[in-house]
Amino acid sequence: MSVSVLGSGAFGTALAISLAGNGPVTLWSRNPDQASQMQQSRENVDRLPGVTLPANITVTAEIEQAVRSDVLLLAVPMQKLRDALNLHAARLSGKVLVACCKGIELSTGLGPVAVIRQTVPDAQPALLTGPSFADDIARGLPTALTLACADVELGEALQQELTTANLRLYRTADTVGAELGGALKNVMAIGCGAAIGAGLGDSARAALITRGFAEMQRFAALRRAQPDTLMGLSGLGDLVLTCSSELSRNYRFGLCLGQKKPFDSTTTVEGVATALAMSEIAASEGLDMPISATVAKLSSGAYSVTDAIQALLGRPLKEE
Ligand SMILES: NC(=O)C1=CN([C@@H]2O[C@H](COP(=O)(O)OP(=O)(O)OC[C@H]3O[C@@H](n4cnc5c(N)ncnc54)[C@H](O)[C@@H]3O)[C@@H](O)[C@H]2O)C=CC1
Ligand SMILES: O=C(CO)COP(=O)(O)O
Repeated sequence: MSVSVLGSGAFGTALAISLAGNGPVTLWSRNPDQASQMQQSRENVDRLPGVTLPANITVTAEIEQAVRSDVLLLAVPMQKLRDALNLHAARLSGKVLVACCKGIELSTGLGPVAVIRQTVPDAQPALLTGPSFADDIARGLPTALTLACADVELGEALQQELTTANLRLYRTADTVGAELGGALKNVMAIGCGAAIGAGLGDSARAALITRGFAEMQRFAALRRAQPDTLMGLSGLGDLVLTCSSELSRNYRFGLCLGQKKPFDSTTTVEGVATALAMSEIAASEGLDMPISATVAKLSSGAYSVTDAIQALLGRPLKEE
């Protein structure tokens, strides 16, 4: 199977670099200037400075060239996925589309696989998710990810095709559980960053990770995900990574909130929209999601860190 990556940000570039170890890869950028600059300099100076693109990556802004591949990896932010798919829907018809984004669409409450199904109904959707920083993948460090595909046969083929020397792929048919794990952990990472930034300590962070995970499981049950999926790489694995590393943009965004420092608004922070989406859905379904609701208010500026602490600690006591 030939492979293209659509989206030449940090993650798309890192995946292309790793996959280039298996064979030629096409990396598509929506920006012609960026594409020709990357094609010539063999570097993504904005997102992965200092990492050289292997010779068998072709960077292009021509969508026709990119969609010639059998498998297309979609490495764009969650809130941009629908626009990107709608724009190229006719060309993507019948293709294997592997979403690599983590989030819940704010306007619909849907995850990436459902957005693919709506926008390109005859595509074959799958999802690649799990604990992985673009920088680690691009530098060839070992990483384990989850490949989720409802079609078991296609999932097995994709697992073989997208496993590389440094990317070990595990497989699941539970796309709902896999996409919720990746989406919701970002919300908890913002909360953990804010707690550490505000000087609340590691014990507070451990409480947020644990009670945050309980919220993730509750939300996943509402969406009929398999409970085991949340225990795997795409859930617990990514939660632990993102809540504990300053390489995470969601965590760093939280740190800045906690420290009352400004944050670069051009940085992709998926947890902000997802916190809002998640807490709106939870409120309408009567689901108790206090950390997500608090992170949504903190991220939008409606809460200070002091408000957030009061909101969480002031709730009635309950059974664990
Ligand atoms: N950076 C990382 O370490 C990881 C990122 N991810 C996920 O990958 C997704 C993308 O993140 P990054 O690559 O890190 O973000 P990024 O901000 O580095 O890159 C996003 C890319 O998407 C492109 N883009 C935005 N809107 C577009 C549109 N409408 N059509 C086509 N392209 C569009 C941008 O031009 C940019 O090249 C996110 O959902 C993120 O959660 C997942 C695992 C690791
Ligand atoms: O998803 C990631 C790690 O698995 C990347 O996290 P950030 O988007 O917070 O940088």
